Amino acid sequence: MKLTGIELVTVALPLVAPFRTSFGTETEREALLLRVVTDEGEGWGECVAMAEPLYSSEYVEGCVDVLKRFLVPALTDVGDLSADQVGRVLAPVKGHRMAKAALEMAVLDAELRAAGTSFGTALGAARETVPCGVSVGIMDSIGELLDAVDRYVAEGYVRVKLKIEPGWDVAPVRAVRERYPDIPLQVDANTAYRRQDARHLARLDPFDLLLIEQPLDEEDIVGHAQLARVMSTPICLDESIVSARAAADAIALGACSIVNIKPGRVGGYLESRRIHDVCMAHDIPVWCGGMLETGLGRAANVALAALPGFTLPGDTSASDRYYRTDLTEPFRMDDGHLAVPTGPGLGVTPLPDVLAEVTVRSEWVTW
Ligand SMILES: CSCC[C@@H](NC(=O)CCC(=O)O)C(=O)O
Ligand SMILES: [Mg+2]
Repeated sequence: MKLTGIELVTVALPLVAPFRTSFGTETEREALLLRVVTDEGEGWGECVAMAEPLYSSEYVEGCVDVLKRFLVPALTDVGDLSADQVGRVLAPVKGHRMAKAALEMAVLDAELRAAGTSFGTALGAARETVPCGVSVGIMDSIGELLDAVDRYVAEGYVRVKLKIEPGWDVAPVRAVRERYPDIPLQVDANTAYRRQDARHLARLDPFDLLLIEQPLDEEDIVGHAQLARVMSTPICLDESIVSARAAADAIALGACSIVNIKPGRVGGYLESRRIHDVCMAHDIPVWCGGMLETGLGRAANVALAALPGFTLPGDTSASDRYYRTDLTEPFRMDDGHLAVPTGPGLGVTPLPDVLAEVTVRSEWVTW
């Protein structure tokens, strides 16, 4: 394929409700979309970086800059491009995995649309639907939390994930577990704790959690291995797992027994599949994380979540978990599951009217 043009489109979608984590509160999702034009057709990519560098070091405007100045020029030097070359061509640029992932996703989408192949088929999906977990933010009161969990359970979500932070952990988890003694339940700290909190975190063990996600700093692999020896709740890593090599190392060091795979965090869907393969080889279950994606990223995540090693429900929620109006045809849950798109490429495209409404700025990258 030959790249003939790339459009960087920054969009802003209001959230249906504020989403609070240990690192801040989101009320709208600013996201960067990539539309690549090739001699064989178009493709879409979604960059999952937040507006501010609080989940990781990347942020929307930084991604725009690194794409314009370094990543797109590197790619346009390649005459006949295929998606499986993108990672290697972009490797000389250090880091910037979310920006790279978006570019690879757009090239992969264009390639697969031209071939009439779906993301699910290309990645190796083994299922036609995937179970839906839901991520529940930190709330102002336990009553408010229970009302939210009641709504999500009534909607059919099969797994509940609670955001926690120091001062909001044992009590909310106890309240939800008492209300729902049997529901699959897990927590996510987004690195909010320190090694000296180990004994406090072990107070979560009686609640039969599926896992505790990223309790410590993303660079504290040894700390997670030490915590795993103190807690009976399985440790799951998110922010720490930036590549298949990082996954293999964390597993070898005993730092995690479950992995949250997020394609943007690891540099793309092809690296995600490599992490899936590494984890399967070590009998480590994986699940698909979320970054409040629009329907574009959600489509690709649902396809990824259908691979055989994704044995735990992911943060693959319905569109209306976050958006009153999604950028694409909305993903609607059916009996707690989402259908894996079957159309060519992502199987979805932005709805022109919605795209026009939510576009904050767009620019063509020329070369
Ligand atoms: C704004 S929080 C984004 C990162 C967070 N993501 C979620 O909690 C799930 C978000 C979603 O449902 O897309 C995580 O650390 O796992
Ligand atoms: Mg997480």
